[in-house]
Amino acid sequence: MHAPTLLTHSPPPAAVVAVAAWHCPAAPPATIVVSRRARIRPSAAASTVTAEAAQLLLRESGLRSESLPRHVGVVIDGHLRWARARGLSVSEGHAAGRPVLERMVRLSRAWCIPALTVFVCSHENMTRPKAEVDFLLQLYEEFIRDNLDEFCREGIQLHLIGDSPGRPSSLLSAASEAHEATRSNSAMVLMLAIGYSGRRDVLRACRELAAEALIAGRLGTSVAAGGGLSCPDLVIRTGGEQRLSNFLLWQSAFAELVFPDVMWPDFGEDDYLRALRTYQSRDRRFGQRK
Ligand SMILES: CC(C)=CCC/C(C)=C/CC/C(C)=C/COP(=O)(O)OP(=O)(O)O
Repeated sequence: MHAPTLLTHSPPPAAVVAVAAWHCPAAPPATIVVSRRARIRPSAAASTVTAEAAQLLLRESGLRSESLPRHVGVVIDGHLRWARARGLSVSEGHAAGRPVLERMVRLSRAWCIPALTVFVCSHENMTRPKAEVDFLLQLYEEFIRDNLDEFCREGIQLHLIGDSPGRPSSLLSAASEAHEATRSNSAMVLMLAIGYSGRRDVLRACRELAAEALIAGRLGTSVAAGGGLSCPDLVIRTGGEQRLSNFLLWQSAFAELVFPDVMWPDFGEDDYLRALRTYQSRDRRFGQRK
């Protein structure tokens, strides 16, 4: 995997737009398109996404910074159907999903969305054929290791949630090392739910605490992020199904749900933007009268 680098926006020269992008040192890309209208060129200097840069990108994307979701959850569904439709293997389907997630992380960071929780694999998914499970877990172990430098540079704090037995120790160590290395980062939280079950999360929290009022503070997303992570405002599920499938049950109680009709490997910037615009068009009432 290529090492990450940061790119600087130009023009306008006054606005420093820094976005993360993969960069092969041997053959640096001439231009990276993060925003269709923003021309991004590589810079040797490492920098982070500035508030000014984010404002510019958001304006160009027609998003309002003051009402962006503070936490996005995403169920990355549809790899298998995507692969079948192309005569590809299951592994090829999963592999095609990884760069899509990397792009979503970068876009979220560039747009200053403070938290992204990704349902990579459920507790139930762990009973799928061993070769498939092994491949997927290895893929996301590499995702963590390969992206660690970028997470550090971009101020992204990484967490792993889930408690399925059978997750390999190499994945757990990669996640724990990445967590240690990024724990003081504060620009964005990236939470990977691997071997995660919403019900097991609630049960564990209940076991740990008898008092219901304290449950929210004991759930995986909250515990892993030191209690500071809000519930997701927006949950996106690709792949055509319209359900949560045991993802963040408690935390999604008032989340806006969006179901783009695409398989995860086809999920692009436009789909993410559409989901965010849909979110911004929703009337959130939290059970209150208008
Ligand atoms: C080999 C392996 C571990 C595969 C993981 C599959 C995968 C990439 C899932 C990502 C999205 C996800 C957790 C969907 C859960 O729905 P669901 O489709 O499991 O639930 P449903 O049956 O309710 O739709």
